[in-house]
Amino acid sequence: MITPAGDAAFARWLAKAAGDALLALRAELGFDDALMLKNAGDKISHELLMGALERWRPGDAVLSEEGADSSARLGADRVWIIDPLDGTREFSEEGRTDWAVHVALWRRALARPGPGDLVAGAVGMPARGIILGTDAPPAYPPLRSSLSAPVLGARTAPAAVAHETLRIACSRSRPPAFLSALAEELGAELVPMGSAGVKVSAVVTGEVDAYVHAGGQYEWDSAAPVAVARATGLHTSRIDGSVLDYNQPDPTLPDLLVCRKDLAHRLLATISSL
Ligand SMILES: Nc1ncnc2c1ncn2[C@@H]1O[C@H](COP(=O)(O)O)[C@@H](OP(=O)(O)O)[C@H]1O
Ligand SMILES: [Mg+2]
Repeated sequence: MITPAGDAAFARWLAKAAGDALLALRAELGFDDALMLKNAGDKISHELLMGALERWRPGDAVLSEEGADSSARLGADRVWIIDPLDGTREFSEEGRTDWAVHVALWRRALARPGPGDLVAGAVGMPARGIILGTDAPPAYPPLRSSLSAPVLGARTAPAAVAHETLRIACSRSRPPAFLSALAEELGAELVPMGSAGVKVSAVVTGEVDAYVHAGGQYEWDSAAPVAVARATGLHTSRIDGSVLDYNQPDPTLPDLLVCRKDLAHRLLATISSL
């Protein structure tokens, strides 16, 4: 077996391999027993990714949703942050394609002591046949200028565009309590969908303008999607505007905002005003 040499291409390769295994599992088990399918999906994807990382990146640490956490990662220079199956619930529902495989790499800053950061990532959406990765960053989503904050002193009205209403992706099952108020304040439409990776990908492709989450999540839920969003040039932050930090002692990372850069100020200001 030949694997790509570079980390970003390797992340894509891992997401593809795990995604293929998950599709085969869905075909084999069917959807009659959702709990069994979810558990089996988490397990086979985690084991496949762990096996490949142990074999091809033996010196690296791993933080996985499905594995025991180890403090060794806090002293490591390279940590893979993986969510073997994000949107587990949707994976177990027949016909749904909003679930994903997340593979990200965090690396310590070369100049010690310095913070580390995400340096590679891939978000596979196997049921859609799509993998977004930092090895080939997607193009920046199309600007919808009438949605941007007005430019002071602008002489001309923004050009007319197809979609006038701001579209915000949110969790299907656990949307943050303040989202309805946010949508009302902005005159925005909420677009529920499964998986953090799928929601960030929807911002990347321009299907929605933003993804807002709060109330709970972990580093593995957002690491790979955020790596891809950053490589594309999008805004990524906590909902108070602060930086999303990864490979922290406590892997809880309960909220995030991913959106086009021209919308970030308006969204952050509105969230903080609620
Ligand atoms: N309030 C919360 N607390 C903990 N995790 C949450 C959460 N809301 C969403 N998540 C996690 O974020 C991921 C995306 O959620 P959603 O599809 O609802 O937007 C899911 O990951 P998993 O499917 O890997 O468990 C889900 O468990
Ligand atoms: Mg997840």
